[in-house]
Amino acid sequence: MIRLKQLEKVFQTKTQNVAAVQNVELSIEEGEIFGIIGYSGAGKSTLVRMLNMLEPPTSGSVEVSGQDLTKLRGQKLREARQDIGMIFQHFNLLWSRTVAENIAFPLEVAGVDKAERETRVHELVGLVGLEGRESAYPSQLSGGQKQRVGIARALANRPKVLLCDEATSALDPETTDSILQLITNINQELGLTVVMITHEMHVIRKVCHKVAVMENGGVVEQGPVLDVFQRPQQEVTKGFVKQIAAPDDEQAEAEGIAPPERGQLARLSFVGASAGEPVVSRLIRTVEVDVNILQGRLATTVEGSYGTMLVHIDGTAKAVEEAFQYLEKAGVEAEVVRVD
Ligand SMILES: Nc1ncnc2c1ncn2[C@@H]1O[C@H](COP(=O)(O)OP(=O)(O)OP(=O)(O)O)[C@@H](O)[C@H]1O
Repeated sequence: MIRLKQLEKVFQTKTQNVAAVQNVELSIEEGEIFGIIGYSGAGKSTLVRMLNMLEPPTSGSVEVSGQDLTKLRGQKLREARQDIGMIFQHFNLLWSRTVAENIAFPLEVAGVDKAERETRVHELVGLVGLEGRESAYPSQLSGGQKQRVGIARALANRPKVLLCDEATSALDPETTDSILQLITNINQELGLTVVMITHEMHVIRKVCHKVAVMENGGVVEQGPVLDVFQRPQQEVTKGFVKQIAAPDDEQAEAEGIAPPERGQLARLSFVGASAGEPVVSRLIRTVEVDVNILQGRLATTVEGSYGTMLVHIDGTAKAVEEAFQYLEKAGVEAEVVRVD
């Protein structure tokens, strides 16, 4: 659906050249919610703005539905852009226009006649749950309602792709959840491909199927959300993952725990199906060990759950060995933790 090849953006300022995006290779499949996460200055906004040519790339290509947008000009580019809707952190609404008039705006630009515009606006108002607020002005709306207008406006011309640039960063946690839920519903109902730029890991966790991590203008890691969460490779990714499930400091986790007289301390990592199963209770019924849970965290993503648990597996050396074998067969990663 979207293919980025060797994508680069260099900004030339008076004093220096800033490589905001460097050598990005990315594939986003149709119907996917794809998250791009990174700290401030990583290049996320520049990258997403190149997906609809709001920012022309310095080099590389941006293919959307088989068309290289970097090769299009004038009318052809405007038409291709109609397939790509966008929403923004600060909504970018027209303050002198009502909700209905804001939503109608892209339809006017596209030359849709009045009767058709009214029907479409009515549909969109229903889709984003703003019935009864059609005549309100943006200043009379809450942040969540403003973003609903932004979403309806972005969807007016029935795009195939929705770009979300920090779309929930200005909202409180509850409103964030309701907007994320709306985006998920739209993705499922309309089969829309969604690209979400964020610096918040819980946004990725709650809605995204895949994630790419950006640092210094490049994509340093990417893959299915569960894989990246469970086995982060880069330090920056580990930092993001810790925001939601892992302990602040792996060592601190085991601090204050005395070395067991018998058995082993183990860190169990659950992912996908194993996270939803009573593996530990089955283990103690199957193998001659006791399992004492010392710490545990579990997080849920759209693709399943994952988490870690620090346990003391108590038993004879042979039984503990069997317990590790049992866990491996059950699809749970078990790693011995040493405390001195
Ligand atoms: N128009 C511009 N001119 C010069 N430098 C720019 C311009 N736009 C962005 N940059 C620089 O490019 C780099 C990436 O910026 P970008 O806004 O894409 O990052 P970001 O990850 O979206 O961060 P933030 O969330 O803070 O916007 C930064 O160093 C920024 O200063």
